[in-house]
Amino acid sequence: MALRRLEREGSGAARRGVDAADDVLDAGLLVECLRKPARTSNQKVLKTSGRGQAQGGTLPRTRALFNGYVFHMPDRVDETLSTPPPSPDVVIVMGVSGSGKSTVAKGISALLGWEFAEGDAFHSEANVAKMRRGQALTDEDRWPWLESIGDWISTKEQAGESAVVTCSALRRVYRDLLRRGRPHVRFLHVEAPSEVIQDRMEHRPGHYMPPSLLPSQLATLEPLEPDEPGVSVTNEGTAAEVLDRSLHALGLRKDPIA
Ligand SMILES: Nc1ncnc2c1ncn2[C@@H]1O[C@H](COP(=O)(O)OP(=O)(O)O)[C@@H](O)[C@H]1O
Ligand SMILES: O=C(O)[C@H](O)[C@@H](O)[C@H](O)[C@H](O)COP(=O)(O)O
Repeated sequence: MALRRLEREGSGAARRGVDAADDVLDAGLLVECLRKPARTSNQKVLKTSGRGQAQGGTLPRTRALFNGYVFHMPDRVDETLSTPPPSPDVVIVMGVSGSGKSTVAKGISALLGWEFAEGDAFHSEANVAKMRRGQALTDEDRWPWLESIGDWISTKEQAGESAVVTCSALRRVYRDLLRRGRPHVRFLHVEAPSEVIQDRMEHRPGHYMPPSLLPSQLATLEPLEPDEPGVSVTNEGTAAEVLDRSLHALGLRKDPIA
């Protein structure tokens, strides 16, 4: 649906028929945001590259335009945030493969200037080869991967830098490992109906993860429990809408939804 909307708007991404997270994000944000004039300018932001590593740069209008846009959408957020965000703030964007983690995380990084890491990049070659073959990972496959992501988070916490990282973090024990000794970590669970995820995985170009692994991902998923720090959002609507919803759920965007 996002692409149909982009086609109407004549987006370059849609014209090329590209459905990569970057393109949906960039085009979706800009198309949506261009409908409302910017209120501010010259805000320093970071631009994410293809594999998601943050690169310094000034994109004065992206953040300003986003900030200036008022969305009209139902509020589907589980509002559990009662205290100000921690500082530094480390958000792990979790959820099954194809749920939209990377798209949301890159948006958070671009808008807030936080460093972004793609959890997939921490997998061993053996893990990637296994998933590519259509075999689900086991706990044993995942422990070293989770430790690597945890190490990356520790460097951010120790430097006092806020950051956002994707990691499916499907089970409670995985999340407990990620949080242990890392007091600034909290989770953003991105959820979507399985048929929506299936469709997006089938049309996502250039990714090793086969849609056939979605059922095992869903079977392994243990949603956030009440005593875990985090919020859940629904990945419905455009990438820009989901990003806006996520920022609100995390308490990172204070201005009201009109
Ligand atoms: N809100 C959205 N609308 C349309 N397509 C989306 C949306 N969010 C993500 N996508 C697309 O769905 C696919 C999966 O999203 P991605 O962010 O890669 O998920 P994950 O990181 O959880 O595997 C990608 O092709 C992405 O461009
Ligand atoms: O624990 C796992 O089984 C994997 O980490 C898996 O959850 C992850 O989702 C894949 O690496 C695919 O990557 P995407 O989540 O980016 O599709």
